[in-house]
Amino acid sequence: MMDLTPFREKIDVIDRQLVELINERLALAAEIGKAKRSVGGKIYVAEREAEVLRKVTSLSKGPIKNDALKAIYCEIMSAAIALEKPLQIAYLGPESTNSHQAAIKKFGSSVDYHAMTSFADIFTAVEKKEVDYGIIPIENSTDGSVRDAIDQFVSSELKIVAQLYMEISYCLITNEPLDQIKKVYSKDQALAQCRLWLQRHLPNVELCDASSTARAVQIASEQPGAAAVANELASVRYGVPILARNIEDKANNMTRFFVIGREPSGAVGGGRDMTSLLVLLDENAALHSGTLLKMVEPLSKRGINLSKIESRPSRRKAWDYYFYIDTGGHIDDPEMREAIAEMRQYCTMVKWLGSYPR
Ligand SMILES: O=C(O)C(=O)C[C@]1(C(=O)O)C=C[C@@H](O)C=C1
Repeated sequence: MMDLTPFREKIDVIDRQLVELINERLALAAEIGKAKRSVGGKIYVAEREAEVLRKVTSLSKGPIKNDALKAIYCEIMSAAIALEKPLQIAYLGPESTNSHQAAIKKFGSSVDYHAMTSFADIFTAVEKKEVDYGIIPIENSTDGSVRDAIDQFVSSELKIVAQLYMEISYCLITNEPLDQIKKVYSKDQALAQCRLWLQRHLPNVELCDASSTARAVQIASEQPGAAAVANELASVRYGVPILARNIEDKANNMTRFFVIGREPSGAVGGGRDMTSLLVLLDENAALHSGTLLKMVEPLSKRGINLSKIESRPSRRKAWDYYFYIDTGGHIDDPEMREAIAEMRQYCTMVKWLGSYPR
């Protein structure tokens, strides 16, 4: 083999420079932190982080992949945040759930994480300032919306401040051989995303709801004949072996998560923002033809892109709905403000849930 020493010597020189530069960068962030603390400014600034990630990926000519570069920068910014203030993040626990993984992907390993038992508890913890931010799954590319999570916005004034997409891959985790499995536990969403695999390989087992994928692995570790559908992190965390990997029905099984907080995010600009709304029509309005069109026309006639619309029972009375809407743009854009003002003429309520980097 050729002599690797000259290459390694050069790498050592570069590493010394990298470490110096990272610490120099962190020292600047610490100064920013001091300035923010003196005026009570936001420590986590989603729009600035989006801008930093966009800049560094556009500067890079490879060979590093953009996702890898972004992951490195998330960790650097996580360390910067930790110098500014120890940030507290709530997620749907227990440890090792997909939400936990998503939280770590977004905020890195230098902040503090708190496992909560329900979406309502996450919202309450942020509202009561027990934590700074919460992270909640909002929709999955195979299974659709996480309705319990969307419903929380009806009675909350918290804002969506950021979003992230994470690929979700599931494993069958159990101490048993396949033919000894009687029950498979998981969160309903995870079972739904693996329905075909389960039907094919375990047609006669009982599918049982668990409060989270990680809780399902705990059950599988204790109960004879039980298996869990969960991620690899949970198998390692609870020491239960993986019997099969990648059992989700569709490859590229992505979940979209929201970061929720008390203060809204500023605009990134350049068409790189999104805005989410919750719209309640007049009672009975949904029964009149043209009402739905009127609701979205103020957006479409201003060229505001509508990427998602979902109806949910309003719980005011039977067959009455509210609509969850995702649009392009930021609340500070004049067209968005005008569109919302116009929508309010036709709708009982148009609630702004937040504007955040795309
Ligand atoms: O620019 C800021 O406001 C910072 O605090 C610095 C910094 C960074 O490291 O680049 C860190 C945390 C924020 O979420 C955004 C950016």
